[in-house]
Amino acid sequence: MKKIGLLGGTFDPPHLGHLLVAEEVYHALDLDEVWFIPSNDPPHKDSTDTNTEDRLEMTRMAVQTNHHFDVNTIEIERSGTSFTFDTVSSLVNTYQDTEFYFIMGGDMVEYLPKWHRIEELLELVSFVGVQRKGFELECEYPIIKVEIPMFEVSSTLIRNRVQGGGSTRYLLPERVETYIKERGLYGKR
Ligand SMILES: Nc1ncnc2c1ncn2[C@@H]1O[C@H](COP(=O)(O)OP(=O)(O)OP(=O)(O)O)[C@@H](O)[C@H]1O
Ligand SMILES: O=C(O)c1ccc[n+]([C@@H]2O[C@H](COP(=O)([O-])O)[C@@H](O)[C@H]2O)c1
Repeated sequence: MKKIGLLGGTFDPPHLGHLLVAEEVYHALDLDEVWFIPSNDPPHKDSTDTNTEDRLEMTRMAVQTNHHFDVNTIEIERSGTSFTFDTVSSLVNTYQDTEFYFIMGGDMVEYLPKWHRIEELLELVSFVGVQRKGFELECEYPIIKVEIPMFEVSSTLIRNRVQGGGSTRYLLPERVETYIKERGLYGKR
């Protein structure tokens, strides 16, 4: 049986917090790989700042130097609203000798009871929660809790920094930082 971690996200942009979470859970649960899954249309956000191609390209750049990380484009290819139930159902059908672990930060754990077809989703995947400042890892559903060194960077912080001309050094993979500058994403710098 292979053990694959899934880190779904908007990745607008992907930052070092995402990479840290994936790496920590990879080691803690002895996973074979972690797949980053950029959402097409995130279920609980109004819209994304950046077009899908840029988010995908930045996510590819972010994971490039880690051989046990990969990007999976299933949600972008499916188009429409990116419900995790649809994604996991499809992956479970395609990869039959694999156990999937869906990784998420504390902000997502709180919201889990409201997820689309959550009861059925729980039958297909194990949920893994990591701490995030300001959020409890308490949930009515079984969650595997993994302790990680907390690093409270968010895509929102990055977007605000870029917009305001602040530093994003040591918050982003360097290639992603350069890409944002070159493409003029998230406002002026
Ligand atoms: N610094 C972090 N520590 C722990 N988990 C994180 C961190 N940043 C993101 N995550 C988790 O990674 C997943 C994808 O997050 P997402 O792409 O929405 O990034 P974000 O930084 O939360 O974005 P935004 O600020 O735009 O809401 C979510 O489960 C989220 O909780
Ligand atoms: O399926 C749902 O109902 C659902 C509701 C909220 C979030 N998710 C997923 O959780 C992951 C993290 O969400 P986000 O928006 O913080 O990037 C991402 O893969 C979303 O598709 C899924």
